[in-house]
Amino acid sequence: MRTSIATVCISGTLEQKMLACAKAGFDGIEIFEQDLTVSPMSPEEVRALADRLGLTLDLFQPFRDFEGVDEATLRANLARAEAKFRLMGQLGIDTMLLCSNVGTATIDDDELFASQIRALAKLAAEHGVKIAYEALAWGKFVNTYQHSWKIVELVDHPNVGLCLDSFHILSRGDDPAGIADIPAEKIFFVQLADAPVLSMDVLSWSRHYRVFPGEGGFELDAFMGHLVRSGYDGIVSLEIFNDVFRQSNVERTAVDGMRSLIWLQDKTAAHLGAGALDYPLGLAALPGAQEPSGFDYAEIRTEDPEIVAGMLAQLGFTFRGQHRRKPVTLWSAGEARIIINTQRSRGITAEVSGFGVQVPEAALGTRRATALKAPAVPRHHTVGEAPLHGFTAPDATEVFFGTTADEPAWAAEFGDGTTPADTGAITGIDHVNLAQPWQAFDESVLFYTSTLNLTARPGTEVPSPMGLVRSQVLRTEDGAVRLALNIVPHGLEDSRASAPRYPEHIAVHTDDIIALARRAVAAGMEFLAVPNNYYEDLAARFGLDGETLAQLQELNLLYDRDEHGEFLHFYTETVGSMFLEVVERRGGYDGYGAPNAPVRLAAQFERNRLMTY
Ligand SMILES: O=C(O)c1ccc(O)c(O)c1
Ligand SMILES: [Mg+2]
Repeated sequence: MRTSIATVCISGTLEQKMLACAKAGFDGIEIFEQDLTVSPMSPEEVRALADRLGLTLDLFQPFRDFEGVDEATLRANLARAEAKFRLMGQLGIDTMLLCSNVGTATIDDDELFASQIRALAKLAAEHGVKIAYEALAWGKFVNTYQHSWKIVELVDHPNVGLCLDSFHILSRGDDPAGIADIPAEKIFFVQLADAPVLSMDVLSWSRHYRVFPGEGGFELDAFMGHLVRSGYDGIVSLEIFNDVFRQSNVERTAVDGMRSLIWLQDKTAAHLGAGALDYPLGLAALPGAQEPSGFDYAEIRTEDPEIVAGMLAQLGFTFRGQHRRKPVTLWSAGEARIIINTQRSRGITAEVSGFGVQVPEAALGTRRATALKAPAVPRHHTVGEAPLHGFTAPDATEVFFGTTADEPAWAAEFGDGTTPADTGAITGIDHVNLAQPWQAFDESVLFYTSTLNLTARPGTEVPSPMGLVRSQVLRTEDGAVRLALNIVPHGLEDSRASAPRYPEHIAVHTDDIIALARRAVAAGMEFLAVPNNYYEDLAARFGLDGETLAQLQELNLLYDRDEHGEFLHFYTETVGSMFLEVVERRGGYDGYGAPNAPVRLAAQFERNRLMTY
């Protein structure tokens, strides 16, 4: 599949954008006119640079407010178009995007729209230009792809076809199934955008909140499926208007975009099933997706291993010993394995530095991640040691694939290699919670879902003293692997040594949190203190009996309940930027105690003074 991206998606000058798109691996770009207008490069220089970079210039856009106008306006519009056709000749671009009229149209008449666009087509043909007509979702008279297709049929000119933009179609809730029936040769261009599901006016939604495929709530694999079935074999481009992307690192955003198209091709192939790769579009499939069966381990990096070790011991973890060769130790409890790593830890009090997931074939997991442009983590292993397969996520977390097993092979490299009797309290790792800088949140959602084959659940927002914390869970269907991403509010994202990193945590589950909490307290552990007001509210909301309530309060336990079951949990104190959570899920409770998150964030804020304005 030939890939392209509109220059409007990313930050920087036109030259920086072109360099970044080429480096990320796009075949071509759409020139957004504004980017050219403000550029010191002449059209010929842009063309030469594109040639040098191996980029095709696929589309010139947008040309606005053309059809449905009176005679005098039409003449002016044709003159305006001709100037752009000449410019396109200098650039060497053969396709222009025509947006349906949103402003100047005064006459609602399909025949008139068609005859005026036919006049444009004749002029375009003289300049060797093709027109791709796009229905903007807020077009004055033409605002659905079905309507724009009707106009294109009426125009009936070889130089006029459609531009299909997933945002305009899906934002309105239109059924994209009809795309499969449009003759492929009349689809001149395809633009893709995803978006979070929001209820707001469609123009503001489009101009500010578009995201790359896989980062929002649209079913783009189904959309692509219809396109594939039409027989389309042209360019598939990204057109994302997003306030954050336009102020983020240009190269990184370009890679994020490229990853989204790699991922979407694979998703579409899976959606279509057998024969998907034989269609003319030429979808590229990735090395096989594997459902992780559980966490292999979680890793804490620290220059002060004693503090972390103390916490683990208080929670009932067993010390399994030091690695034969590396300054790392292994602690385990049930299926939960935590590695304390002191390598490269200078200046790091404690942080969640990585985790592993188990898949049937670890090497295949890495191959897929590499194809998704995840940078590999170099890890030496010597004879007799298990090979390690890993990559670094955009947030610098190191992620490794292990092979599905009760006890991973690498665990034998610690201590005397034996598996001690289990204390029985903790059963496994429940979830890992990672903080994401505000400008990298969408990128991380796509990165982790695509590389680990997780599903993104709808996001939530949690109020905290530092701001509204956006949160999203990525997980396997069965919940064996759950990753929670929390956005780091503005002002906290920088990692200056003097500023604490925003806290991240590892949550483990148990079948008896009351007993575990009592033992931990007896062992000297202090939990994050929960205010009295919380328990008053709990009593009011759930009608808990006095004894249960007193027990929760005594142990600083948090509580939630829904139609499926109950959830009890507590948090340790924060060390550096890391803390631990213990959870007990009763019945079919499948959430994370979201109503309690503001209590936790406020308590940590009180305790740690994360930020002072
Ligand atoms: O928001 C706009 O005006 C606009 C312009 C060009 C496009 O291709 C589009 O989808 C939207
Ligand atoms: Mg568009």
